[in-house]
Amino acid sequence: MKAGLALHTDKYQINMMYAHWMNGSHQTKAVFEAYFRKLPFGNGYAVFAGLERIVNYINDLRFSEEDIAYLAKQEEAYDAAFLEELRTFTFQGSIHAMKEGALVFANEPLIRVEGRIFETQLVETAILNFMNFQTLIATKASRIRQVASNDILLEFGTRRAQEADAAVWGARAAYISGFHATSNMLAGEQFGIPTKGTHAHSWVQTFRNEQEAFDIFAKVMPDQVTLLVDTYDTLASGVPNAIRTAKNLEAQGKKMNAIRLDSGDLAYLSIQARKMLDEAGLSYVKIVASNDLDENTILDLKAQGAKIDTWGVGTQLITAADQPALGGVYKLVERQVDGEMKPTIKISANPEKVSTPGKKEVYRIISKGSGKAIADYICFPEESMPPEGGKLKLFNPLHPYMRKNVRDFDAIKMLTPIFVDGKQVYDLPELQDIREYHNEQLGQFWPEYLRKLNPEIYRINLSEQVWDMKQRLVAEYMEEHVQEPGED
Ligand SMILES: Nc1ncnc2c1ncn2[C@@H]1O[C@H](COP(=O)(O)OP(=O)(O)OP(=O)(O)O)[C@@H](O)[C@H]1O
Ligand SMILES: O=P(O)(O)OC[C@H]1O[C@H](OP(=O)(O)OP(=O)(O)O)[C@H](O)[C@@H]1O
Ligand SMILES: O=C(O)c1cccnc1
Repeated sequence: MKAGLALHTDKYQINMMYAHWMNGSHQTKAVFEAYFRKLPFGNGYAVFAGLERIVNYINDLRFSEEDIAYLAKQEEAYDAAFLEELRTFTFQGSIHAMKEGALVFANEPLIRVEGRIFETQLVETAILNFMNFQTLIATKASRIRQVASNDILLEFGTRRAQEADAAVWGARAAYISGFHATSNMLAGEQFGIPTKGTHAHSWVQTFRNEQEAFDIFAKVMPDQVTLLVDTYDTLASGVPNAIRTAKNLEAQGKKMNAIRLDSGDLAYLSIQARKMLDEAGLSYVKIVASNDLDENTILDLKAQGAKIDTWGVGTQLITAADQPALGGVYKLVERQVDGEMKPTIKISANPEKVSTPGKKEVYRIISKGSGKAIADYICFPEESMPPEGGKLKLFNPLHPYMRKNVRDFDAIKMLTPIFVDGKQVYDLPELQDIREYHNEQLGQFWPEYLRKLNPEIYRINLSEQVWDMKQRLVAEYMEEHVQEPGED
């Protein structure tokens, strides 16, 4: 696959760029916001990820000669002068975004893109592609992290991932949310994620017997060795053979790391294996489990008293098997009319799909008393925050009885400038710092918002000005488009 991602976009973006260019409207300024409408997995929050890939993409956004030649062959017969314009194209707009690792919620802007319609339209597809996938996997990983408490989590998904990029960026997303290591060496090399590996059944099968296979492997990497004990019979041969290997290592002053269970009843087998290891004086030997695990099986195994220290999680995590897509969207919220920026709305018969007009900021409202988040507050950039008098009115227009006045709060601006007029102004943090930030974020929320089953719904409130604007634009649209009975 070629390296440049300029054509990693839907054809309709190129066609809209072309039509704008032909129409002379391509320099018109526009503001788009990316958000999702529904949290995945029934979770109470999502973990924002994808920004690093977006930053790389924007910085490298150029149409190569190959791209131009390919465009020239399209049935649309793009004008040569348009292709010439693309030849010198670079992104000159501005981007604000949540930081990776942030806890984010439905219907709040996660990324804001401002610039010429020409460029803001082009980048929609790739931005959503990166944000939707990585945020989904980081959120799934966070759910797994929640149930695994202090156990070690290994990401094993590459072989089942939807191709290479998903494996590598998925491993990174899992690491952001608290996984400890990945089996994917490229992710390790590219991002500095710790890597871990045991061995496959094939290792055991290539030797005359299991004992020989264990001893040879342990000889080569004594301190890291984790032996897979289920190739033949876990309790009758695998664990006893692993114990013999561990004892041989002890005689040489070395310590085996762990055994791995990969089939059967993981609760029963881990309890029995723990007993056998302890009775042999090998209480330091840990137990790793794998086999189609996810947050539900891990929680259930823990409830059954499974003696598992480390969980290897692949397919269910990397494919987000229970919800394989996050439905993030990218909507136009302002456009330039006669030199002035005007809010714009997308109307839908489904009220949840009516967009919220105008360029907006997101503030996280943190109680000074408890240090915990109370709500996210969405307002226009020109609205003063904190409001004059220090009192913030939180209201939910769909449920007017849900009003709340807050004082003594900190308002944290959640959208950070990433690009200003085409220049990157944000230093991408180290992955370790992103993990740390994610942990701090979790610490800012009461447990009821974080629980995996039926979490409390965290408040996302619009300012009165934003709500009034939305109402006004809906009313204007209705006035113009909805006919009264008897009207022509
Ligand atoms: N005690 C348990 N409670 C709940 N789920 C379990 C328990 N033990 C294992 N599981 C899970 O049940 C599923 C078992 O799947 P499956 O029947 O394919 O595995 P298996 O019997 O080990 O066979 P295979 O050898 O093909 O892996 C896996 O998702 C595994 O994680
Ligand atoms: O189950 P996952 O969460 O995806 O974790 C990765 C799985 O990949 C390996 O299995 P392999 O591909 O050899 O197939 P197997 O399930 O038949 O062992 C490993 O033994 C795990 O079972
Ligand atoms: O190292 C392992 O045990 C491993 C790696 C990838 C997939 N399954 C297991």
